[in-house]
Amino acid sequence: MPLQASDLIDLETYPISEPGPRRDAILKTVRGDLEAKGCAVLKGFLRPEGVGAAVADKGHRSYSRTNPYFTKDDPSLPEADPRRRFYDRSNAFVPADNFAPTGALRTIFDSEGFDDFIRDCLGEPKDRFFRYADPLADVIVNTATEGNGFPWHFDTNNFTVTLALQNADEGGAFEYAPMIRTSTDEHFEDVAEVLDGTSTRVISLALQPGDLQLFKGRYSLHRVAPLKGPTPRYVAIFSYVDAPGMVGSVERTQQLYGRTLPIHHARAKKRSDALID
Ligand SMILES: O=C(O)CCC(=O)C(=O)O
Ligand SMILES: [Fe+2]
Repeated sequence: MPLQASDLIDLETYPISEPGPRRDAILKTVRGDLEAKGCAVLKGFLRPEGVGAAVADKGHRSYSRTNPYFTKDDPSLPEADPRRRFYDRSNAFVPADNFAPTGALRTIFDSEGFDDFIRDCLGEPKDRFFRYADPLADVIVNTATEGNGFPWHFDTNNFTVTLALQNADEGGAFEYAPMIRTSTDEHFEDVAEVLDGTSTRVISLALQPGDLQLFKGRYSLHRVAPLKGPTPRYVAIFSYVDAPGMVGSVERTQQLYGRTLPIHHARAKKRSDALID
């Protein structure tokens, strides 16, 4: 018997594909949270069975150093510039081509009404909301082990939806500075304050397995805080963008997944804004 979305998602609490007052009430709360904090959480979106079925298998292990933009060092800039501040990572991604169409994660992602529900939550029109077209990154699992976690960064995709699957023994909170940059202004000084640990804008969230989170990762600087203990932290990530056909840059894809595909080279620099990455 193939996996059904209803085995995995708590559709009683979250009737994502059934129009009506209950779905409307969820949308209202999520939109209010996104407006106020750039982030919203649907607690217990997955059933415990769903969490079990979705836990990760293997990843590209990369313990490397990255800056918030996944770009190379530029020695012509001052040392304090956020583009020159590199941090160690202790996370690795299970790329999208590891997940079978009949597996738990694609069953959730492809479930009836899922994309429309997310789009409605974000209040985006149909012509500005698409699945990320990156064959390595439309759905991934972030696996983080003891160490520095996933340091401060911006996402390249416009909208990020995460599903918490397993927490570390200690640490690993999701921390973010809501809407710290805009599509036309990098706000480097505010970014530097977050990196220095002196910013008052940082919000910390402790998510539980099964929680679905929506946030605007292209504009909100965020990180997975350092973590401790032998238990890895697993989070599934679904990505959406505001233009069709978008994929990751060659540099970022190589850093995060350890390889690139011809599509990454063919579609380089196809973006609707001028942000660094
Ligand atoms: O694991 C998380 O909670 C978020 C990971 C993240 O920020 C990313 O993969 O870009
Ligand atoms: Fe991110």
